Amino acid sequence: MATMGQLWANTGSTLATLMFTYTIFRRWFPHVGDHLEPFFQRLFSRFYPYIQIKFHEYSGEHFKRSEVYSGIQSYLSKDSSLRAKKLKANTTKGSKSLVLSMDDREEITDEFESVTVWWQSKKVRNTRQSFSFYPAADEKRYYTLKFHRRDREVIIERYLEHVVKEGKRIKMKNRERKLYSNTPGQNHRNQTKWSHVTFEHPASFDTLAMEEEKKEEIKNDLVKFSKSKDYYKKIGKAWKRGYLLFGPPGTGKSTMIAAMANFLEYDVYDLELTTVMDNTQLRSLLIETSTKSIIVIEDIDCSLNLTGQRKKKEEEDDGDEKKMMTSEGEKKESKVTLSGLLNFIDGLWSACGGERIIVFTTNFVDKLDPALIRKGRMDKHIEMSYCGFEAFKVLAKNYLDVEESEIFDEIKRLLEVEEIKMTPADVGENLLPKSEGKEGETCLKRLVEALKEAKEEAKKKVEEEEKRKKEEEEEKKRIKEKKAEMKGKKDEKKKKIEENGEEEEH
Ligand SMILES: Nc1ncnc2c1ncn2[C@@H]1O[C@H](COP(=O)(O)OP(=O)(O)OP(=O)(O)O)[C@@H](O)[C@H]1O
Ligand SMILES: [Mg+2]
Repeated sequence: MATMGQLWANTGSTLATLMFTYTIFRRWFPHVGDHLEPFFQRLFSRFYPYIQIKFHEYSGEHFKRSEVYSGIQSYLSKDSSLRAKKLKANTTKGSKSLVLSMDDREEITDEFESVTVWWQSKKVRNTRQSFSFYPAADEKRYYTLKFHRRDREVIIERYLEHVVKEGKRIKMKNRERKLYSNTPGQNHRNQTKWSHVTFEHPASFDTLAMEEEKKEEIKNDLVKFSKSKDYYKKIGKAWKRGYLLFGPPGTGKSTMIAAMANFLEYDVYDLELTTVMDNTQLRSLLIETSTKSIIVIEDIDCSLNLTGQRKKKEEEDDGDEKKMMTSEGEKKESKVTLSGLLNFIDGLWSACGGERIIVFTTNFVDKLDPALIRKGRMDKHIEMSYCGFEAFKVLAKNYLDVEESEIFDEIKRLLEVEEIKMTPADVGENLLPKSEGKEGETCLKRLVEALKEAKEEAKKKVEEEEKRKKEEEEEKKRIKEKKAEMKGKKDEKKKKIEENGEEEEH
């Protein structure tokens, strides 16, 4: 493919002659020159039919790096690393890997819809003397894009959009993902703020112990959501999706969230509602969240009085749960309300762009207010349950690298026929080799023992429960009898008093 340099070589001499003639002509016939300018322009463009667009690194007043420039840089990085001869390697803030870009004055070609374009990276020295905090401020960098004028339409209407979009996608993919959590601030109002660390949870759908079918369903749902920007726009809905994960402790709700974030390459915002003072603070926190993120509210039932009327009584009992810790260690009541949260999910939420997933987790789904979890708010309800045989097989493969064993039959029987309930967390704990080089069989046998013990314990619990219920019923019966006895005595006394009264009257 011809480079821009080669094309120049071909047309260079013709252009030089043209320019020379034009300059001489203008000098000798300045008046005629004005009239002939358009003609020369046309002639010039006949020999040089290329259009050039410049994209500066810094544009505007605030020394803000142009997003288009960095988008182009990311876009070109994938081709540059393969095609350019001179490359620059940078570590960009927030990027998980080295960013390779073409060096100054390098040129690469790109093709789009059978159209060829030429990209060049250039820099010019800043001649103006000015004070700057930036070490490289005396240099201005820019990209130039050249293309044939007959391709103007394709480039302006589609190619540039494609470059920016693709560049953003590559940048997103390369970026270091973050786990944000809200902590009480140090200012007088104790406004809670997001702080972040790098998100490096190793969980994935492959390591998640769950039935394959269920996993596939969730994965499909997530993929469909992430690709539905246009669809959500078409139906006039905010591009967000709510997930409710419920199940006993240790069944993998938090692990599932990490797997979802890794799968979609989203950031995670772990929202601790008890440190949020009121609905206004909640709103500003949520508005600050970025696109392509999962906002998590764990144990929603404990976080707030979100369970509506039905929780009135418990609320009085465990009011402490809703108290928030301020930076001075003093306890204050969090005023975030169910309606505040619902309003945000429904209304304001829609105003702050798209591609956000909100996840609630709870151990007690029955306790939640139906308004909170109705479809449209929490679109998908996922039950995380005790370990089944299929889930066990995933854990055995992860923890022990064992895919088949005679002991599997026994474990299958215990889990499926005997219906022993053990969480994946406990199964994992039993499968974990306790010392270096311990064989898988030993760990599997330990699990069998643990399952049998769990069965005994469950049996004991049932018996104890039955005993407790029986005692409770007997106690109730005793109280009832006693009440009846007392009432009988009272009635008798009353009767006697009445009889005595009557006698006195006579
Ligand atoms: N389904 C699962 N697949 C793989 N590992 C699991 C699964 N469930 C639990 N685990 C393991 O058990 C540990 C605890 O799980 P996790 O924190 O996800 O449970 P949880 O349901 O969020 O519990 P809680 O209700 O107490 O928050 C994890 O570190 C993980 O290793
Ligand atoms: Mg959890």
